[in-house]
Amino acid sequence: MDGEIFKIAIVIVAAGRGERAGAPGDGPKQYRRIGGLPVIHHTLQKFLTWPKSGPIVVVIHPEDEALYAASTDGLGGAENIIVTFGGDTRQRSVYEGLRAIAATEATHVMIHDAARPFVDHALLDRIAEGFAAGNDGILPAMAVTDTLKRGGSDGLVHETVSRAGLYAAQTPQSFRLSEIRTAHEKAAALRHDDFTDDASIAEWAGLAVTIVEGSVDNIKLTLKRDIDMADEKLTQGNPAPHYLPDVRTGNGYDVHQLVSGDGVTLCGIFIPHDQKLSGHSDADVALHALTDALLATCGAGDIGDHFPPSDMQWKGAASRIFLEHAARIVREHGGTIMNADVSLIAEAPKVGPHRQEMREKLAEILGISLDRCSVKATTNEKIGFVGRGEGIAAIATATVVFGSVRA
Ligand SMILES: Nc1ccn([C@@H]2O[C@H](COP(=O)(O)OP(=O)(O)OP(=O)(O)O)[C@@H](O)[C@H]2O)c(=O)n1
Ligand SMILES: C[C@](O)(CO)[C@H](O)COP(=O)(O)O
Repeated sequence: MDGEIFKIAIVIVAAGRGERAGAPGDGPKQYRRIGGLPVIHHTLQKFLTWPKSGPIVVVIHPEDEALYAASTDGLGGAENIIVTFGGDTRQRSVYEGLRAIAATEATHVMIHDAARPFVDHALLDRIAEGFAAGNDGILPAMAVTDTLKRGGSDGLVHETVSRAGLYAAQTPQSFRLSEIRTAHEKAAALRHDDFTDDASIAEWAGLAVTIVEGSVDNIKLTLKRDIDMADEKLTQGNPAPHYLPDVRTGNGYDVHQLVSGDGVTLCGIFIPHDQKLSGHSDADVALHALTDALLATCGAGDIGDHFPPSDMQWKGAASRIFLEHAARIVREHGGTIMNADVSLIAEAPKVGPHRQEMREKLAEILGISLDRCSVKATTNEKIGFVGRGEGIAAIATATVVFGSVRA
């Protein structure tokens, strides 16, 4: 590279959905907390503190803006990061990241997975040395150490594959910017969109890619157990935690009047009855109370603030819309819904036969497991307006974990 002054841009792709790690229920893995901080916070910190980092672009999903903002809270230098939106594959997200750095003076680029928070400066230095030595394409990788087998759909081992010359690819995969951008543009133009990493696009485009030794710690958090292990690794040997779990509880209450009709909707389940609940929407008191409980966990107001009764578009609306909205707000604030509990207070109809179906409906709407959803019912012992059959009331409690807070 003969004295060339090079400037290394960083593209961090963080627009994936993390399905293999349990999303949507647990949220995208790059925003899950390890050692008390979001995965992406750790990843960004590594690059923000690396002296040779040039402009940094983070590629996020359009739905994750609030999650991203919360994750960079307190991260020095984060205000200089360029944020752009990704696509529905990693390849498209990288392409968007490369477009976003086009306007900078970068000569080279490191493309890194947000989901690899254990990247270290020694590895970044090895890559920078590779650039200085004149290599335009560099892949950090680890030689495969396990014996490899090819299995068949019959569940049997068919053969042992030689591991000689085989490597497990890591990131940041690093290139001369103009070359990898041209390769990505060519692949996009030809709709060749099934590359799982950038080195394979470079190979396909005929670029030379040199292997440098990766780092054994630089694993990609792919499955839920990877995230649990990463958290363990960061908190181990630290029995007096620096962080306390940020567990928040919200409650909600609602009541609707019973008038003559043909049935009531409770927890999203229609129960035939000689009365109906009167209200602007479908008057599902249970989902309304639970919506308020969820909103309360992140100080996001109440159902009336988000869905004013004066707004005609909510007339007759299915109340699951309100609950889905509240769950989305909670997740945008970085919350994970741990538990939803509803108590219905009604003289009639009988709720017991429908409780299981109601729990299943809550689990489905909230995207959490059934054992985290509870529905209970009681009469009001014929006392008061509920006891006289004039209305149905619901009380709900939601528990949400927002990671942890500094002790
Ligand atoms: N459309 C996509 C897909 C992935 N990524 C990012 O690419 C990295 C590696 O991808 P992977 O581990 O496959 O992440 P996900 O696609 O989120 O995971 P899954 O396939 O389990 O849904 C992650 O940092 C991820 O956020 C991205 O920016 N845009
Ligand atoms: C880019 C990568 O992390 C290198 O190992 C990997 O190719 C991502 O691919 P995945 O199949 O989505 O895990």
